[in-house]
Amino acid sequence: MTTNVSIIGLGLIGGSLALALKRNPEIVITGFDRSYKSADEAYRRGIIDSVAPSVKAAAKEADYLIFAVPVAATAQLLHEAVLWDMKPSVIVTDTGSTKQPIMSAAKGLISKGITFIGGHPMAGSHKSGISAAIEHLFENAYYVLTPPESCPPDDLERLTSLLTVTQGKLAVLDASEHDRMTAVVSHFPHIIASSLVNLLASQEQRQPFVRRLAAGGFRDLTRIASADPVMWRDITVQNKEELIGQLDRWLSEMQTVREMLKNNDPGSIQQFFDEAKQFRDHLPSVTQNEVQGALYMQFDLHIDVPDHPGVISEITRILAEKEISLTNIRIVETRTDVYGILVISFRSPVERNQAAQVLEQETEYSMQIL
Ligand SMILES: NC(=O)C1=CN([C@@H]2O[C@H](COP(=O)(O)OP(=O)(O)OC[C@H]3O[C@@H](n4cnc5c(N)ncnc54)[C@H](O)[C@@H]3O)[C@@H](O)[C@H]2O)C=CC1
Ligand SMILES: O=C(O)C(=O)Cc1ccc(O)cc1
Repeated sequence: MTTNVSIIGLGLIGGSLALALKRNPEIVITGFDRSYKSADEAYRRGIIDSVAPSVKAAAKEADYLIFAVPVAATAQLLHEAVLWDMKPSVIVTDTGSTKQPIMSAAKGLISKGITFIGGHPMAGSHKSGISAAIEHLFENAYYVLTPPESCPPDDLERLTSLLTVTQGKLAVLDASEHDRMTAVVSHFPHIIASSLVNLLASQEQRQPFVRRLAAGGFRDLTRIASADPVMWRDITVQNKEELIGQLDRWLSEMQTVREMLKNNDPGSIQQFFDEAKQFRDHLPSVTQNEVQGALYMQFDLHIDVPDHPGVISEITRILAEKEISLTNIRIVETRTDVYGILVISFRSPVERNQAAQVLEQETEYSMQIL
């Protein structure tokens, strides 16, 4: 027996979901993207089984219809879907980073008797597009579902069971609770990351050298500012009330920091850093076999390398030959003429472990997974 899954939007998330769902041999995936190039690449790479000629055609045959497009487009398509011809038993879901506006946009569809269950796989990257899609993206990450009150329990069970192959940790949440929490851990940090980068850009006009000093901590803190601006524009617009609340709390926190600096009391400055460190150090950690509650996931491999320029190209060449993609590469410590520590980040523990294995076979360097 085959199950038809149609995915609208074949980018990072739609493509990764298709790859994960194909672990189930009974699933046949139809894809549609408004960019023919993306749909064609998804088909040629075997990520989807066929390309639908239109969004309506994709919806018509679907047992499960998944929207993996930016959240404003999802809301628009959900409004239009009221007029589409679909199987009465279809389950419609999405992958959007906001949930309340999406649940509101689905009201028309729900009142027509079609099941809609909001979804948000809380794993991703600052990269976008089908070329960044990977099968393991959702493993061990929370995958939030926001069913409406009227949702038949059997349908929630059916969707949960479909998504089990992603190996995500499925969790049911209320849509407004979801939006409040993601504002804190994801959407607001994105605004801060982008403002830090904009601050650097304006400083650069006065001190052109400053960009060269933007290493380590600045890069770690601002990686997400490289994500797609259209996707983040839509998320910000849809979650603006929560974001304004967060911004008010942040401004008041910054005011406290300002007072602290003016008072010039080393004790309270240390306490400020100490409280943050204690809390940060006790956040659920990412370990080799288990990821608990990690929203921004990165899996690092630390390699002791001699401090000469050819090393990075040697390592990236070996990984490229094995088609293992990395998300970040940096030297965290260099002591001239001794060893530096090269930190390479991967999107999943599986890729990180594969990388460690090939590099152990093909180089003499010692490495650790921390
Ligand atoms: N990027 C991330 O890390 C995560 C993103 N999400 C959510 O998943 C959704 C998709 O995000 P990504 O895959 O990262 O974006 P993406 O930019 O990689 O892919 C989106 C795809 O949708 C297509 N598209 C846009 N409008 C369309 C329309 N009206 N009809 C058909 N196709 C259309 C684009 O051509 C593109 O191929 C967004 O709602 C985002 O909020 C959720 C979790 C993580
Ligand atoms: O780690 C990153 O780059 C992310 O920011 C991932 C991400 C982006 C959007 C989401 O809704 C959930 C996760």
